[in-house]
Amino acid sequence: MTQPAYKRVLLKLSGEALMGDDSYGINRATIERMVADVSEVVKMGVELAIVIGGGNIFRGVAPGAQGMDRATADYMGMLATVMNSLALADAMRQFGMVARVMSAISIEQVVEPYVRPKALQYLEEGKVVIFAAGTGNPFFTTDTAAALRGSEIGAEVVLKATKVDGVYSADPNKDPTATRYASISFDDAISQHLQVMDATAFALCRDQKLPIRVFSIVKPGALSRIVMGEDEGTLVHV
Ligand SMILES: Nc1ncnc2c1ncn2[C@@H]1O[C@H](COP(=O)(O)OP(=O)(O)O)[C@@H](O)[C@H]1O
Ligand SMILES: O=c1ccn([C@@H]2O[C@H](COP(=O)(O)OP(=O)(O)O)[C@@H](O)[C@H]2O)c(=O)[nH]1
Repeated sequence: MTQPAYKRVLLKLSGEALMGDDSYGINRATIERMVADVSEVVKMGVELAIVIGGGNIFRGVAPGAQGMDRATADYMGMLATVMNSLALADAMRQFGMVARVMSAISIEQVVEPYVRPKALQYLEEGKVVIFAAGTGNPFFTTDTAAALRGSEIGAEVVLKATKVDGVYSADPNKDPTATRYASISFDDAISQHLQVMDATAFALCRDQKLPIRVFSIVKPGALSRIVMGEDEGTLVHV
């Protein structure tokens, strides 16, 4: 049997994609499909950590947060990621997987705090680690949390599962003539202001030489194919 291309990966799941076709919240069928995809990868023996977004529940820069103090709105966004993390961990439990949620902000009655050595231990034990509450700081995003935690745990790649199937020359939802890159350098992605990920996340991954692969969350089997080393989505590299 062919071996997976990676030993340890950091998967960033879009909060917004968890909505499926609903207008907000968590769509049951969508989360179950995600868990099934994730379980395939875990069965291959790949150590998997997950950062999940919160845009399906609350986004600090959304119209609903207008007029609010930005930092307060961002803390609400971080709490939204905690809810998504708990939902994901529970869906994994129902699927027979073992997951641990670790939060960047302390709410110890709800989830355990993020402690790096403990996270590494869980990964070595084959448990899925879900990092909740982003970076724990306002003015950041869960993409940056993925870059940060990915660097901290020594992941070989950050896999960004999102609504689009890769990085395009312009936002494909706004510009139908946009074309998809098979690969692009961090410097080009940053200088062209490609909005698929924020510049902070790109810059951190660039400095740490941590590649990112952007791929579609709705495409069946995409995650497994990537982990097996196949070409899927867009590779952002140094
Ligand atoms: N150059 C681009 N290539 C691909 N997607 C882009 C680009 N520019 C903007 N986007 C938009 O970025 C979105 C993904 O970013 P974001 O909404 O932050 O995702 P997530 O919720 O997965 O973190 C896509 O749905 C797409 O509309
Ligand atoms: O380190 C972080 C991560 C997230 N957030 C807040 O949490 C929201 C939800 O995260 P994000 O927008 O990254 O989620 P996604 O796009 O994946 O749904 C953001 O809008 C921010 O308001 C934050 O303040 N700091």
